[in-house]
Amino acid sequence: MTRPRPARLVRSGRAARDGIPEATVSRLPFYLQALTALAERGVATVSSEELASAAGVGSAKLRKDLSHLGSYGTRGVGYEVQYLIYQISRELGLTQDWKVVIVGIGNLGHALANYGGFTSRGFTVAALVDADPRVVGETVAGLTVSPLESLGEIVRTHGIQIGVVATPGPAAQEICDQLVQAGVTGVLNFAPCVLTVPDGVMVRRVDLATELQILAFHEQRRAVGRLTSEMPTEPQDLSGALTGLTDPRAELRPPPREEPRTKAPRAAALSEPRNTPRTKPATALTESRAEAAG
Ligand SMILES: NC(=O)c1ccc[n+]([C@@H]2O[C@H](COP(=O)([O-])OP(=O)(O)OC[C@H]3O[C@@H](n4cnc5c(N)ncnc54)[C@H](O)[C@@H]3O)[C@@H](O)[C@H]2O)c1
Repeated sequence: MTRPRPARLVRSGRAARDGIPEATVSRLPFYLQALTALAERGVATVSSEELASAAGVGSAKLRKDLSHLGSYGTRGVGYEVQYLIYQISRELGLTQDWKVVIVGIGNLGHALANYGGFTSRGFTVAALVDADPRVVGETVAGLTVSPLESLGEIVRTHGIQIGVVATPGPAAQEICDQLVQAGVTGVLNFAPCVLTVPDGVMVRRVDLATELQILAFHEQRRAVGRLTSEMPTEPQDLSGALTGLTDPRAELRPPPREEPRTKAPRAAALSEPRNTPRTKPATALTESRAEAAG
């Protein structure tokens, strides 16, 4: 029997209606996580400074974010932990249970299906789907993996709102289309590709490699900062201090252009340093920019 569909995932929450900035929405889960940890320790009230520090943001930003929820705390007391948990949960739509289907039950799909943290945060993994007949029928986290052909029916039968794409990249768009056609309004994409969806459907992409690249960027800037702050203040010839092996950026400079060569002897070509560095990061960066633009 087909169950009535619950509320749509996107553009129906109070956040969208009340015009809460996306950046604020993206920080709410961190506040919620910090508040939940405080509640588990029996903490009843928390100051904006404490909460901001636990969530890893500045206290002014936290106060501004929470003001969008109509939550201002009490002077000298702070915020009531349980009430703020309720307010943020309501804002994020977590006071209702969201049903999730994971498509692609390989390494990642197994890990996601077995992760207990979804349920405790209001997300129920209702179904697992894979195209490989060797995987179909397997029991993972108490669920039997269903064949791809039944994806639409599964979404409709369980009233699933969120689809998690954990297939290889080339299959991801087709899976996404099927999910949307069946009525899914939120897609969490782990595949290394950009997905196109119609209006009213939201895609979030998770890419650990991109996160690592951003960390690398900041790490590199810190290293350059350390280097420059360690420089002597006396005027002297600094040429070369930021170049060569001492400069972390040196690793990332394009290799010197090679003069056009006439046929090089094979032995000499083999002894040259390999000209490999830039290709991969450049591709990944382009990809993440395309995502940001989209
Ligand atoms: N975003 C991240 O940080 C991150 C991290 C790890 C992996 N990944 C990506 O997640 C995806 C899965 O990685 P993995 O290591 O689990 O791969 P995997 O090969 O172990 O699993 C992929 C699964 O998808 C299934 N599949 C293939 N085509 C399908 C289709 N059309 N419909 C349904 N199922 C299909 C396969 O049968 C297999 O079970 C890859 O795209 C990978 O690049 C992303």
